[in-house]
Amino acid sequence: MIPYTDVPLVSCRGLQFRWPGSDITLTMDDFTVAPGERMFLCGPSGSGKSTLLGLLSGVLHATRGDVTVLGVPFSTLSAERRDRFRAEHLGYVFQQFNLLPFLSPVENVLLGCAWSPTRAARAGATYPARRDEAIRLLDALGLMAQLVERSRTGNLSVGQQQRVAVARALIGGPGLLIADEPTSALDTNNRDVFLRLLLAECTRHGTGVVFVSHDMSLARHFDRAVSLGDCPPSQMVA
Ligand SMILES: Nc1ncnc2c1ncn2[C@@H]1O[C@H](COP(=O)(O)OP(=O)(O)OP(=O)(O)O)[C@@H](O)[C@H]1O
Repeated sequence: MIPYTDVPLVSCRGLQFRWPGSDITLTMDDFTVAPGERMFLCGPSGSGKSTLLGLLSGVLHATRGDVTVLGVPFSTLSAERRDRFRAEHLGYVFQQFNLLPFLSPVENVLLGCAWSPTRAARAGATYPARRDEAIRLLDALGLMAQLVERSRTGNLSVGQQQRVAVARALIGGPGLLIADEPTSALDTNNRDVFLRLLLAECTRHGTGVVFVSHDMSLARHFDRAVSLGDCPPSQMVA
């Protein structure tokens, strides 16, 4: 198991990516996320935030340079090992959640450790223990207890589904949580409360965070803010 405190979570040098057929190149000369760091990533629409998250999670491949996560350069992994590495070490909250609507919230959360023996073991030694951990996480993230086990996730509100998506990404304490605009559907008060809960759970697990949002008011919750494109630097200090 990789000790999450010993190596940078992410390190990219001379990274370039160009979508096929595009004449725009995303360039990151030096991009590092320290162990346990919480990074806020912003930038105007089209500046490449989602593309960068795709590179950090190994779904997209650099045109030049390499992405190293927890000391492992993605270029050294076969597609199968990259998938396994992602399941073991990364939690991802998608803009559209990608939950299974016909499963309960608890069943959705347990999917987060279904393909990772390490994360499953960290979540609990037995299935009932992992189920209890899924329930604890959902409760810690503010989902009402009566919704957790018997409701269909597809029937929950957008805000409730966000909590399920974050709990699924966090179960088993991955080294890095990558979140793509996960609070965009919440109002300002709920955003702050939810973010505090999310970050408290990350602290509990020693999980670092790369969090994308257009909402600059959220930057103050993070250790560091990084801009792709033209966010004013004065707004970038967390
Ligand atoms: N699948 C794709 N094929 C070709 N070009 C793409 C693809 N996805 C994104 N792009 C291009 O890459 C650039 C960056 O897009 P990306 O979605 O990463 O930006 P973003 O900062 O996440 O935008 P938003 O804030 O609107 O979600 C844009 O010019 C976009 O048109």
